[in-house]
Amino acid sequence: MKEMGLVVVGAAGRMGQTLIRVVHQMDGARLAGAVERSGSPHLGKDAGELAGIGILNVPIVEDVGRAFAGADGVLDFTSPAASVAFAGQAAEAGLVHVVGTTGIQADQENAFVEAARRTPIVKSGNMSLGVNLLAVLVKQAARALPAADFDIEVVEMHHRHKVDAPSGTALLLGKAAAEGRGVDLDANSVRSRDGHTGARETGTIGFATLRGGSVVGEHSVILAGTGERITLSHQADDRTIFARGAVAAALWARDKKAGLYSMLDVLGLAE
Ligand SMILES: NC(=O)C1=CN([C@@H]2O[C@H](COP(=O)(O)OP(=O)(O)OC[C@H]3O[C@@H](n4cnc5c(N)ncnc54)[C@H](OP(=O)(O)O)[C@@H]3O)[C@@H](O)[C@H]2O)C=CC1
Ligand SMILES: O=C(O)C1=N[C@H](C(=O)O)C[C@H](O)C1
Repeated sequence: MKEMGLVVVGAAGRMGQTLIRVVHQMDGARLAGAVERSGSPHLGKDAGELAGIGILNVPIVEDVGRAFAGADGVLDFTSPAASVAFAGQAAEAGLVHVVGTTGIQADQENAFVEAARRTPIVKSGNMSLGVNLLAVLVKQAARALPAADFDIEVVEMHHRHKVDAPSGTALLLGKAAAEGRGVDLDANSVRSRDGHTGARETGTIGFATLRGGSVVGEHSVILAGTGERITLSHQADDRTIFARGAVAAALWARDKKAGLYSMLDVLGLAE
């Protein structure tokens, strides 16, 4: 099959540059375009040169229409507002849209549902194999351990530049725990604690957020009972794991019908 032409949007970002390197390395994919926002100091630069792999003759442009023309898919790790706009543009152009952006609010989700009527979208707060396997294990553990006896807390740490909290992964893991228990996460989560909070409410799923340094991403789900505690953890050492997952998702989605898919679908881990 012909190589899949992929456009990296947010090309100058931490994930954007990692994606450019990974697309260039992986079989079955080629870099078809690179987009940055209007006013970016990186416009006009060569995407490969910016990502440290030498000239690829792919300039970073702000004209989305020009970048999407002739491409097959879009890799999008940008911001919530940008991803909402890219969803409409990718659907219009009939491109597979892989969305890794986190911090997307409930009232923005419908844009992806609508766009997914027209094109395949793979959207996940974490594109790595390890975290998606962890989510399956968390769901199993939460299903097996009674909520009356085991308290669930999700702890995450990321680099000092991260702008959203809790992380998309923490929410994904919290959702897996809630599904295991058969409850709604939003109705049962405690997103922060401060001051005289009172004793822990049975059945809630708590979140704790740490930020600092260059940490790529660390997540633990703690199931704390009386006299024993289970901790399920994942540590990301390198952003390449997310980028490889995103490219694999695009290749997987290429021949799928329009719809909103997750990495669990891509990895064959969905129940
Ligand atoms: N799902 C997953 O596996 C992973 C998800 N993420 C998520 O990906 C997102 C990006 O993370 P990261 O790379 O660290 O962040 P960065 O801030 O380094 O990169 C984001 C890039 O997107 C650019 N951008 C913003 N708006 C637009 C726009 N309208 N058009 C084109 N480009 C735009 C930014 O430009 P500028 O700086 O000029 O605003 C920046 O270059 C975050 O939401 C993060 O949580 C990260 C890693 C893994
Ligand atoms: O912003 C990041 O860096 C990351 N964001 C994602 C998240 O919010 O979970 C995935 C990964 O942990 C890195």
